[in-house]
Amino acid sequence: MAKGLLVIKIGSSSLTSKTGHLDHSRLVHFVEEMTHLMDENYQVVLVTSGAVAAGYSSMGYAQRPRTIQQKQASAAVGQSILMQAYTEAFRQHQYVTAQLLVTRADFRDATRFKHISETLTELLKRRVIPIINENDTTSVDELTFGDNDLLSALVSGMLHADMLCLLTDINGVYDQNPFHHKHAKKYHYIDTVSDHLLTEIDESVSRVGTGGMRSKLIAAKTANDAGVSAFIGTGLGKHSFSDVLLGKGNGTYVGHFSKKTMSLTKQWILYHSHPVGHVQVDSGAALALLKQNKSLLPAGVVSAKGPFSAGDIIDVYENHLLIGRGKVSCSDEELQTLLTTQSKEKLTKAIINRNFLVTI
Ligand SMILES: Nc1ncnc2c1ncn2[C@@H]1O[C@H](COP(=O)(O)OP(=O)(O)O)[C@@H](O)[C@H]1O
Ligand SMILES: N[C@@H](CCC(=O)OP(=O)(O)O)C(=O)O
Repeated sequence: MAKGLLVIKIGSSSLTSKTGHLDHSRLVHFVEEMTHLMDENYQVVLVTSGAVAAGYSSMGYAQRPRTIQQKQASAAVGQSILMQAYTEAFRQHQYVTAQLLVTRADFRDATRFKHISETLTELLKRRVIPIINENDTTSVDELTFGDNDLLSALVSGMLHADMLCLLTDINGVYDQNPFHHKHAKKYHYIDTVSDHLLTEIDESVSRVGTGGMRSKLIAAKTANDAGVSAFIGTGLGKHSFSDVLLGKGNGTYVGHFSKKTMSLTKQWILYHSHPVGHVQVDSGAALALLKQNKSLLPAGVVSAKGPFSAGDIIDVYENHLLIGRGKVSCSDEELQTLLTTQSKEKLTKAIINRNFLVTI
């Protein structure tokens, strides 16, 4: 039985040298740290950026490209360089690797989402190290993760991981960007990622990164919401990964591990589905959903906005405030009929069953 499952995300800034090339010694360090954990019977999933960073100089660009086409072409060159380097480094420790290139669209499709989860589970069972990156060449601007912070958080939730480690070029979260403000103060532990904290952290990024610290905090919050604790730091130094697990990591811990995990179905509904309509509910129904974990009955519905069909995902509002999202069991027309009659079904038929309802 494995001791625990860690999802480790390594950002471009951790893998590139000052000249913009892939820094092999860094990559080998991270691989060694991961193999220590594997030797100690932990399971590891790696989410790694670095394809664009590893590819752009081979394409002849003087600096990290800016247009989508240039980035996609650089990623196509860099991804194989990156993967080859990881595969070789892990092979030195007798570990086998697997490459998964995914897009946001893969997560939006419930069947593909399930296949990703099942593939990862099988790889972990065989002690293969899954190495995940966004499939940059097929991702489109409106439907992209952009950086891998959120992708790694969603993977950590999907696998009910024990911890998400977001590795970057800075040893934690500061109240201001420490590269621009020398008196910036570090947070060693953040219990909850509040909206206030998110507005405090600016969106500045490293030379090669994309999301900056704000995107890492949003990712940490997403992991926390799914019951996974998070750590943000550099992961540099011998035994740094073991130190992170011992609570001695040089970085910022965010949230704590919770045994209360969210089912895969609910994660898909909350993070990836595309709601097509909504219902407004009264305060009694809102209370039943939010506090008593009940299913939604027609009796609590004030109005419905379609069109939607049975099996679609819809949002639930109380007083115009979003309180939930779920899979509806009837069409908007059927619901309208239920609302205008006094049938028994009005009090008994769950229009969103609680197993397919996520409250927000
Ligand atoms: N409050 C902050 N604390 C720490 N780093 C910050 C903060 N605000 C912005 N940053 C920036 O976040 C960068 C790391 O994010 P990013 O560039 O996306 O790296 P990665 O490629 O590792 O994902 C740091 O280099 C730093 O410039
Ligand atoms: N998928 C891209 C990630 C882009 C990126 O910069 O991400 P990150 O370093 O996580 O901010 C790549 O491999 O280059």
